[in-house]
Amino acid sequence: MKLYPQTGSEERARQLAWFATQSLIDEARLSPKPGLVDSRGNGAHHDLTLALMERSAHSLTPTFQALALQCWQRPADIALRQTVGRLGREGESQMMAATDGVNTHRGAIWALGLIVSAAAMLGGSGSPRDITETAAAIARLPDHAAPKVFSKGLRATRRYRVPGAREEAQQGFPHVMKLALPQLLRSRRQGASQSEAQLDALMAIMTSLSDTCVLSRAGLPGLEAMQNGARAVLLAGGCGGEQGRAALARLDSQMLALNASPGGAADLLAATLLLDRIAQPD
Ligand SMILES: CC(C)(COP(=O)(O)OP(=O)(O)OC[C@H]1O[C@@H](n2cnc3c(N)ncnc32)[C@H](O)[C@@H]1O)[C@@H](O)C(=O)NCCC(=O)NCCS
Ligand SMILES: Nc1ncnc2c1ncn2[C@@H]1O[C@H](COP(=O)(O)OP(=O)(O)OP(=O)(O)O)[C@@H](O)[C@H]1O
Repeated sequence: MKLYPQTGSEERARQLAWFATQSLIDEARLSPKPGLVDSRGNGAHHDLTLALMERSAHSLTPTFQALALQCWQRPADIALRQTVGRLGREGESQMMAATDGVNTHRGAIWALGLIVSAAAMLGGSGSPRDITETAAAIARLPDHAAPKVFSKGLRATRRYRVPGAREEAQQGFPHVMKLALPQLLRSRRQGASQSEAQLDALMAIMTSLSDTCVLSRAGLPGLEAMQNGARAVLLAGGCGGEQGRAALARLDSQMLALNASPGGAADLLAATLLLDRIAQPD
């Protein structure tokens, strides 16, 4: 069944897509992030640059818009799950074409794609809780058309018996809802600047995520260094203070020495920024 959104929904779909792209760009530019691409440089990555991340983010706007239009006021059912899966995979192809085959945003297409879809299902807005619960309902449905492909993430979740990107979404994005968003709001209330509050939110995610990017590149020692280092930054008062910034610099050096990059945490920060943006009044 094809649904034709009424006027107004098309405008909101365009806006949601723009919000998603902008959240990816904000995440990529935010600095200094440990191990990740930021406006200082490439972090632990040899094949990624900030310009590439930005090109990739822009290439995804049509995907986010198509997701919003197709999901507009529809319930979570198998038909919708298949549409979302197809559009997500088309988005991955567009990203690969824009980056000459470099994986810049695979995990982000998944997380932000589900959130844009869920916001559209709810008529274009909603509380972070309603949106993430709706996103989880789509993520839990089977996508029979999904090809069985090898992925580093899947291998890491099996080898270390930890949840990965799929499970994070199926559980309603607990690292966003229980850690990152509360930290973002708390740091803002305590007078941190916008980027300090966003860095604190990233740290909050990194204290507990089983990030399969880190596990694939640096194993359990890498994951432990990430979680302990992020905890140390927050315990030192967060990125708004001198001690917190010194702890952040130590964590950055450690991640670089281990060749570790918390790509999954970065995706979830972008998801946090998107939910924060959707929740703002127009
Ligand atoms: C579920 C996905 C992410 C694949 O996951 P998998 O772990 O098998 O693959 P892969 O290693 O390629 O990517 C995982 C990416 O997720 C991020 N990530 C890593 N760990 C985590 C974590 N614990 N939590 C959240 N994200 C994480 C990282 O960026 C990583 O690169 C996704 O690509 C997928 O299945 N897409 C199919 C299309 C679809 O259904 N789309 C619908 C929404 S648009
Ligand atoms: N600012 C960022 N810097 C680096 N990675 C990011 C950033 N933001 C998000 N990511 C995520 O991190 C992932 C990249 O991780 P990684 O490089 O480990 O993946 P890979 O290309 O599959 O593996 P490898 O580079 O080890 O061959 C991207 O899919 C993206 O979702």
